Amino acid sequence: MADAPYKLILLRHGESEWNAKNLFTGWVDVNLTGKGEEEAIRGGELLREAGLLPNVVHTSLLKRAIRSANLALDAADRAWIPVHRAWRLNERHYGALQGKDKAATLAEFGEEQFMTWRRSYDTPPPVLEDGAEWSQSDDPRYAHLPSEVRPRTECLKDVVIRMLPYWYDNIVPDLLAGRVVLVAAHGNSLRALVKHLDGVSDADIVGLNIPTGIPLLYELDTDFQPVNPGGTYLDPEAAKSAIEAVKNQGKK
Ligand SMILES: O=C(O)[C@@H](CO)OP(=O)(O)O
Repeated sequence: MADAPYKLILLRHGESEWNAKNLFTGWVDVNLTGKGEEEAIRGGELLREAGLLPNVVHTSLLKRAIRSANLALDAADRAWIPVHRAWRLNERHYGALQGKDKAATLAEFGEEQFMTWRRSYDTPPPVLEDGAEWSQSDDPRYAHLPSEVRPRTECLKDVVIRMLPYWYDNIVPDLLAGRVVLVAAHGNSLRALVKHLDGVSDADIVGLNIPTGIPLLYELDTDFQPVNPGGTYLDPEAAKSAIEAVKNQGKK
């Protein structure tokens, strides 16, 4: 196997209250469910069992990722490591779909439009106007962001564009310093990172889904190319069925 000096672990937060209710979430700051807390703890136990002990953690500004990181690190006895939080790791802003029921949206707009909004690479949902219900326009955690940088909707391409500066400026330096890095984030911000790491095409990323709470290990060579393309889920069996469940959301 090629030399792989860098270890990067991706962890999507555990099930959130709005995952359980089947609502589009995006930047709405919903909490974990009890099941989600258990998933995060299990994620930490998987890290410990695999001897993968992070030296630093990067999360978003959303509590479902922050709390998942804390629970997982507690379970791995690594609650003490440095943490960095960044809006650039936030979930994709879901625009005017935030707060809407996925099944009702599918029924109202049909499969093609629904999947275009959910998974197309470059078509964002309609804009969520400032001040609307579920808008983050008055949220103090984004007060430092100039208006033109603050998303009101995003497609995955927009997420790649806003996430990559954080990858190069903040995560890569930690890897270069020899740290095992945990990134605790979201379904779509992690899809953006996986797209970059694996060089997934715009067409193929449509079919890629990331399950909640199961650590995904990337071993990277000196050019930051994965020697295990696609990464390695620490619980591959659980990942398989959980990926199907994410894929089929809305269809019930
Ligand atoms: O609602 C959301 O923000 C995301 C993640 O839960 O959903 P989806 O998988 O439909 O992009």
